[in-house]
Amino acid sequence: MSFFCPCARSSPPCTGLAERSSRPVETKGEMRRRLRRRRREILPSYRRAAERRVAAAALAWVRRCQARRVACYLDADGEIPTRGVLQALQERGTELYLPALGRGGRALEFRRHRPGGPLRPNRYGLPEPPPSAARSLPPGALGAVFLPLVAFDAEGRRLGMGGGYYDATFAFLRRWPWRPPQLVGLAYACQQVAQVPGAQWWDVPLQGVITERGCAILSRRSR
Ligand SMILES: Nc1nc2c(c(=O)[nH]1)N(C=O)[C@@H](CNc1ccc(C(=O)N[C@@H](CCC(=O)O)C(=O)O)cc1)CN2
Ligand SMILES: Nc1ncnc2c1ncn2[C@@H]1O[C@H](COP(=O)(O)OP(=O)(O)OP(=O)(O)O)[C@@H](O)[C@H]1O
Repeated sequence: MSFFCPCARSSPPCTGLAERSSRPVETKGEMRRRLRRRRREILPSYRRAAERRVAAAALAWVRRCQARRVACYLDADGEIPTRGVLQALQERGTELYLPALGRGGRALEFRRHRPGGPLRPNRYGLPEPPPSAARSLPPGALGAVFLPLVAFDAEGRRLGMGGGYYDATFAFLRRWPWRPPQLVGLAYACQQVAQVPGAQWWDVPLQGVITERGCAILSRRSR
């Protein structure tokens, strides 16, 4: 796979490497817009190669932490494709769960997913298993969760789409960081930034981020 810039038209050109802090200070909103655009501009051939690499690394992660119940997400908006991850885990016999917006509040529900199982669009138009069709599991019963993200940094900080869903769902890990599940972001290498701006008390750090280049961050807990 080429290690040249995966972004077709990004300006300034994307090096695919973590940015240095020389970039002017951005707000969360500005960084979100810029990196969502960059994500969408990645070429299809690069996406396919990245999908295969990320699937292999995600499978290796799940084997290492021996998680039997794993949550992932269905990619949208230029996110790194997750079909390969879901297929690899399915073949291993892992119980798979997908996030769904709960009825009240921000906490996500994790509903059992099987290939070809029913999906309905949520309020953002993202497909999720309907409540009637799938068993859901409390977040603490999962062994590992693969999360979508817009940007990440080497400290394991994550910038998401801005709903605060994952931070609210895994708020208990701020108090008990050694408890399951392990939180692992999936992203393109070019989504790494020098620093995610605007750290907040509710942020829950990631143990790792898997990119097409390997593990970009790895906390002591997950080694
Ligand atoms: N694929 C995927 N699934 C996911 C997430 C995600 O980031 N990616 N989420 C991660 O938490 C949750 C959904 N969170 C989301 C938060 C904001 C928007 C969004 O598109 N907001 C619009 C404007 C809002 C609106 O239409 O009302 C936008 O930013 O333009 C989408 C999903 C659960 N499922
Ligand atoms: N544990 C929490 N308790 C209360 N509010 C929270 C909590 N976590 C997040 N929020 C709220 O969610 C909002 C969005 O948070 P943030 O900008 O960090 O989202 P995000 O992590 O980018 O989004 P997502 O996880 O959905 O991808 C914040 O303004 C905050 O009010």
